[in-house]
Amino acid sequence: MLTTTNFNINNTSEIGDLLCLLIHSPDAGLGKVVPNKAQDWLFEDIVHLDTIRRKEYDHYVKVLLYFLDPEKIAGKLSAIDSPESNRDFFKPGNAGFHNSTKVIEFQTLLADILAEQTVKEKLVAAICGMENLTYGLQQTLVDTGATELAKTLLSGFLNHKLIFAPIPNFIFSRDVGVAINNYLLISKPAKAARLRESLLVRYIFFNHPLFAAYRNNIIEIPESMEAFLEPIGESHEPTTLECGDVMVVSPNHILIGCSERTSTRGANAAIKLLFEKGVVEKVTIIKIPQKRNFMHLDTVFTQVKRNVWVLLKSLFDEEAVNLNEPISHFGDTMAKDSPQIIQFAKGKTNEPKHFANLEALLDDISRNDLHSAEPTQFIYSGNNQFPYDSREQWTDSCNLLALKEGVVLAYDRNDKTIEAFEQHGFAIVKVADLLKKLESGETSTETITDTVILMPSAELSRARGGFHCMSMPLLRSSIVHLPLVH
Ligand SMILES: NC(=O)NCCC[C@H](N)C(=O)O
Repeated sequence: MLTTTNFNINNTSEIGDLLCLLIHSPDAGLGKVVPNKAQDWLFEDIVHLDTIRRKEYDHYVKVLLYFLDPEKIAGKLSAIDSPESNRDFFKPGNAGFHNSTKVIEFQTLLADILAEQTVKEKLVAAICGMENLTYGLQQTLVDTGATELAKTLLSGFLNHKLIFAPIPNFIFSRDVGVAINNYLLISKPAKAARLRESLLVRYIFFNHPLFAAYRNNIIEIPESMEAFLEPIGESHEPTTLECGDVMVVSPNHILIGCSERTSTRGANAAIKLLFEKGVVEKVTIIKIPQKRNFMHLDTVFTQVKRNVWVLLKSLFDEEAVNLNEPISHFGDTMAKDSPQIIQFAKGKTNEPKHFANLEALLDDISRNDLHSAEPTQFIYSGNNQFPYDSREQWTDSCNLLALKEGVVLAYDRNDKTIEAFEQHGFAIVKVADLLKKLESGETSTETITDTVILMPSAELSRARGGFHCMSMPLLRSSIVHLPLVH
C-alpha cells in the first residue's frame, strides 16, 4: 500500500514548483489498439508500445523524478538503464518499481484498493455493469489477485483474451481529474472510450487511504434532470466535463473550456459547485470550437511563466473571423465556431465580464491575478507562421507542462514553436542531455531557469496529447499568496 506521512493536495497554479502529481505509464492496452477501433478509442493511428515506453515515456518518468523525488534516481541512472534491469524501475507492480510518493502511478493506487475485498467486489461489479459482462466473468474477476486484476481493468486482457476494450487514453491523466487548491474535481467524460478511467479514479479517490483526509473535498458533476429527460438527437446536450478543459491559474481563479468534450451544462454545474463550496472566487469560461483538433482547452494554450503563455494565435484572431464576409453574420456559424470568453465572479454571476480575445484574458491573469510586473509575452504555435501554426498545434506545441516557473516539457518535433521560444530567450535542451548533466552534477534542478526541455515524441504525439495532458498535478508551491475571501 502506497503510504507517506506528508501527502498534501494543494494545486494553486499552473507554474509553481511541481511537487506531486499522478501519472499513468503506457500499459499493455495501448499496444492493443486495432485499426478498426482506433477512432472509437480516440486514436488516429496505432502506436508502437515498446518505442513509446523505452524511447519516450521513460524519459518523462526520469525527468519528473529528478525534479520531484531525486532520491529515487540521482546517481542511479546507469543501473536503472542497464539491460539487466530490464526496465523494472518503470514497471508498476514489479518489485523493482520506483514506487515514488511524489510521482504517483495510478496503477499502483488501483492495485492497492483492489487488495480490499469489499472495494474489489464493488468496483468489479460496477465495471461489469458498464461493460455488460456475464455474471460468471464477474466471479472470475473477483477471484483474480489485485495486481493482475489492476492490469486487466486497464488493458482489457484476462489470460491473454480481450474481455473488454482497453483504456489507452489513461496516459492522459489530466483529463480524468483536477486538483483545484485542496479539492479534487472528477471528470464526467464526453467520450465513451474514457468512461472507465473516470470510474477507476472515482474509486481510487474515495477508497485509497492516501486521499482519506480529502474525502469531503471530492467534487463530482451530477447529471442534470433536463439533460437526461431530453430525447437523444441533434440538440441534446449531456452534462460533460473533461479536466483537460480546466486550468487552475491562481488560487482564486480557474478557467473552464467549453469544447468538444465539456458541455455548457457541464461547465454550468462546475461553476455552481465550485462557488457553493467556496473553492474559488472567479471562473472564466472559454468557448472554443467543438472540433477534434481543439478537443480540450489545454490543446490551445498553456502557461510557461507568470507573464509567458504559449498559444495558437489563429483561433482567437479577429482578422481570421472576417466580418466583411456575409457568412460571418449567419447565426449558426457565429455561435458554433467563434470563440467567446466570459468571466463569472462568485455572488455576481448575473454580471459576467467579457474578454475580446485570449490575449486580453491571459494578460489580465498575468497582471492582476499573478501580480506580474513584466510585460505579458505570447509565444505562438509554429511561430505564428502558416501552416506550421496549426500543424504544430496538432502535435501539441501548446500543451506544455511546467516543472517549475519557466521550465517546461515540450515535444521535440515542433520546430517552429521551439524557434519562437528561443527568440523569447529560452534555453533549449534535449532531455537525454539534461539527464546526463544532472547525473554528472554539471547542472541542478534548482539552478535551471527559462528552459524548454525537449522530449522525444514520434510515437507519443500520435496519441494526440502532450505532457500537460499526461499529468495530474496534486501539489505545487504557491506563487501568489491571497487571503481567501468568502
Ligand atoms: N488534455 C488533452 O488534450 N488530452 C489529450 C487526450 C487525447 C486522447 N486521445 C483523447 O482523444 O481523449
